[in-house]
Amino acid sequence: MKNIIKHTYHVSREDRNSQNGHNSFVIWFTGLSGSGKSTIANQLEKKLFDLGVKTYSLDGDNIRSGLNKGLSFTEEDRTENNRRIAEVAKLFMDAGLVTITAFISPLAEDREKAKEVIGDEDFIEVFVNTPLEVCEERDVKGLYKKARQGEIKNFTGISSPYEAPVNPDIEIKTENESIEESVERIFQVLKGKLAYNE
Ligand SMILES: Nc1ncnc2c1ncn2[C@@H]1O[C@H](COP(=O)(O)OS(=O)(=O)O)[C@@H](OP(=O)(O)O)[C@H]1O
Ligand SMILES: Nc1ncnc2c1ncn2[C@@H]1O[C@H](COP(=O)(O)OP(=O)(O)O)[C@@H](O)[C@H]1O
Repeated sequence: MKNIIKHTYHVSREDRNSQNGHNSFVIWFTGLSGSGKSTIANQLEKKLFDLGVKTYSLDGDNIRSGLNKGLSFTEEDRTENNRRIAEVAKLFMDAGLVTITAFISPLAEDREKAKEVIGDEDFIEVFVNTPLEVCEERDVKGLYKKARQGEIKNFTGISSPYEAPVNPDIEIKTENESIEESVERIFQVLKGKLAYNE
């Protein structure tokens, strides 16, 4: 970019990973509203934290009510929402943290771009593949009912698309496995990536 010159810092991501004793990367959850993203992401973070891993979670609470306040649920705004999340996740990863994001991120192209920003090697895509009927039956926040009644427009799965990942790193079927089982399965994939070798 014109007239923007990068500063070279003395402390690198490598240095931080070495000091923390583990690698940093991004775990990107995707799935319908009510699929279980936040529930599983939360439990996963707790497990990692208890093991002494430096973590940080990005979710609707700290992003859509802060940094991305004002963005709606049109495709354009979702794209911008996901773009900023990817950039912020990259910063946290550079800060040495295992970064967990839990957003619907419904568009394949937006997830692809997030992967490009973060880097192929450091992007673990977790597809929480809970069928729409189950999410709607759960209706944790009462939003599906409102969407069906036309009170919420552009609602994912009802009046706005969800493009399922074709080749996710991990796929979770919450009707068939418990939260603990899902967390354990994700952890087994992460374990190898966490180990920092001098
Ligand atoms: N129109 C519409 N469509 C989908 N979801 C809606 C909508 N309006 C509000 N909500 C609530 O916002 C949460 C999804 O926000 P995200 O930032 O994850 O969405 S996106 O990635 O930009 O598509 C989502 O939270 P989760 O249920 O945790 O997924 C909903 O509670
Ligand atoms: N196996 C499971 N894994 C994750 N969530 C589950 C499971 N079984 C039932 N649930 C419930 O489904 C709901 C998922 O809600 P939430 O985690 O907020 O989803 P999202 O973040 O995708 O919108 C929670 O009420 C959770 O207790």
